[in-house]
Amino acid sequence: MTESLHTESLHTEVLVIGWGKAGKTLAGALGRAGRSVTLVEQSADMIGGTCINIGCVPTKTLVHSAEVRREGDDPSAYFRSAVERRDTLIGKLNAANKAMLEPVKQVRLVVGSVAEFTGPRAVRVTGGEDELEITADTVIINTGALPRPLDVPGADGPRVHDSTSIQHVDPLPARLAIVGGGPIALEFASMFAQFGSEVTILERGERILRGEDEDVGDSVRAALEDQGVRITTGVEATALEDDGTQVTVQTTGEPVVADAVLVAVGRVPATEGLGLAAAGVEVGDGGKVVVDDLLRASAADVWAVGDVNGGPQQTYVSYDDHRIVLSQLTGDGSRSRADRVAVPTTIFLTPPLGRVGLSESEAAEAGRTVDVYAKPVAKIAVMPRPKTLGETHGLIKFVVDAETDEILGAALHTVDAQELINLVALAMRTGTTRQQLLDGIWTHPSSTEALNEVLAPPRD
Ligand SMILES: Cc1cc2nc3c(=O)[nH]c(=O)nc-3n(C[C@H](O)[C@H](O)[C@H](O)COP(=O)(O)OP(=O)(O)OC[C@H]3O[C@@H](n4cnc5c(N)ncnc54)[C@H](O)[C@@H]3O)c2cc1C
Ligand SMILES: NC(=O)c1ccc[n+]([C@@H]2O[C@H](COP(=O)([O-])OP(=O)(O)OC[C@H]3O[C@@H](n4cnc5c(N)ncnc54)[C@H](O)[C@@H]3O)[C@@H](O)[C@H]2O)c1
Repeated sequence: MTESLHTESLHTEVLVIGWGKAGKTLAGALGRAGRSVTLVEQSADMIGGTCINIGCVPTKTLVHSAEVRREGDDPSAYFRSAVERRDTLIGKLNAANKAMLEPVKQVRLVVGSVAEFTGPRAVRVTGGEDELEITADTVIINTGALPRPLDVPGADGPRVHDSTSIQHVDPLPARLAIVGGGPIALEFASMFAQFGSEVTILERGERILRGEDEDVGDSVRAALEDQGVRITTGVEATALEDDGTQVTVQTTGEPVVADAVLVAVGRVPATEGLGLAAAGVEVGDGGKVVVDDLLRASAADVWAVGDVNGGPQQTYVSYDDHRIVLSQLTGDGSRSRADRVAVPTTIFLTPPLGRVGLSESEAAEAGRTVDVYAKPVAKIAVMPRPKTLGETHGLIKFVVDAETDEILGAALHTVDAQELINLVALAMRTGTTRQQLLDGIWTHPSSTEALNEVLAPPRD
């Protein structure tokens, strides 16, 4: 049921703050198990959380639209129709998320409010004039993360966006400057370049994708540059000056003039204003709720799940967080984040970059003796799939334990990487060797076939 805030106080067995991936999954599971659950979400627009409303799903919908744009399509009109398509899908997913929990009678939904702790396991929820005091036996904090603001003059200007507002920028900016060079910056850069914007990335580090091997970063850089993206590294934005028609990004290097600016310099755990001190919950670096490997906060019977506990900031990590807490609340408590092995990631560029395990440089730093197997996608003869799609940028790279022949890590910058990386992660978890992947029988034409060639020992 959806609760309006007329009630003045209530007690619930489980209070979930934030409708994120872990929180909603826990609310449903615990409600179905017979616990009384109250789920508080501050905004009706965010029912279902970041991923479906403003994060993964809307951005990947836009990425797809950008990828299939035809040469002759008018960029502005096409972008508007892509945004409409995005909004239609997201509206449906938002409604579906609400509908998913509404039939669970044990779950009380409180929407349109902001929750703040008033004491241990006690919160005050305010929505307009109304107030609701909630006490709980168990509290699960799942408030997510928010864009890190850029601390320079002019950052609140009318042409300056974060990853949420840029999805509705109107009109399509002819020139887009992006401050940052992480996953969000690169995904929007690739997307907007394909929508027809002239994109400039301004990254303060010496390289984009700072954690990756140089050859992997270079592969991504080359693909972006072929899309027309200008990448400037080693520069910091110092001011954003709006003259009423355009914005100039002053930097420690050359200034960049643009019609819109996207700030993508990280996301910080959403704990400000939660009053966690009143709850005895310790907050650590960058505002994250400090948790142990069972995701327990410093106060008794309080857990923190998802981005708010410091991440990694991935929807599926938040989903796995829910399993860890559920196993303590309804099971044998045996799950722990310390047991996670080979958790893959994908940055949805064109083509995407899938990553798992150690990079070559991390393996070297760890003193591992490794063999490296790598090949540019365009040169992998047994894998025609990229050619059939007309997208042959990229590099496939594996780091292999020289003694055991086990896969220690992989970087797949290629079409279908978002799928193939999961197979590699499973191989790592199960101890499948390089030789076994090399000898595998894979469908044709598929991206998996690359394993038949890239993992072969070099010919003399
Ligand atoms: C642009 C973008 C693209 C992304 N792409 C991907 C991707 O492709 N793949 C991927 O795995 N991850 C991606 N991510 C990251 C992913 O979205 C997050 O890691 C994930 O959604 C985090 O979920 P969560 O469970 O921490 O909570 P969230 O889904 O963030 O939910 C938190 C909820 O709490 C609510 N809330 C906050 N404070 C309060 C309060 N005081 N009272 C009540 N409610 C409150 C918020 O409104 C929100 O609905 C992306 C993120 C962004 C921004
Ligand atoms: N596909 C995915 O899985 C996906 C997609 C998007 C976001 N995410 C998640 O969201 C999180 C946040 O992403 P993000 O890209 O915003 O953050 P990030 O922290 O990963 O990258 C931020 C980048 O901005 C640079 N930077 C910081 N301050 C700067 C400044 N003043 N000037 C210029 N550059 C500056 C940093 O050097 C860094 O390269 C990621 O960690 C990721 O987990 C995941």
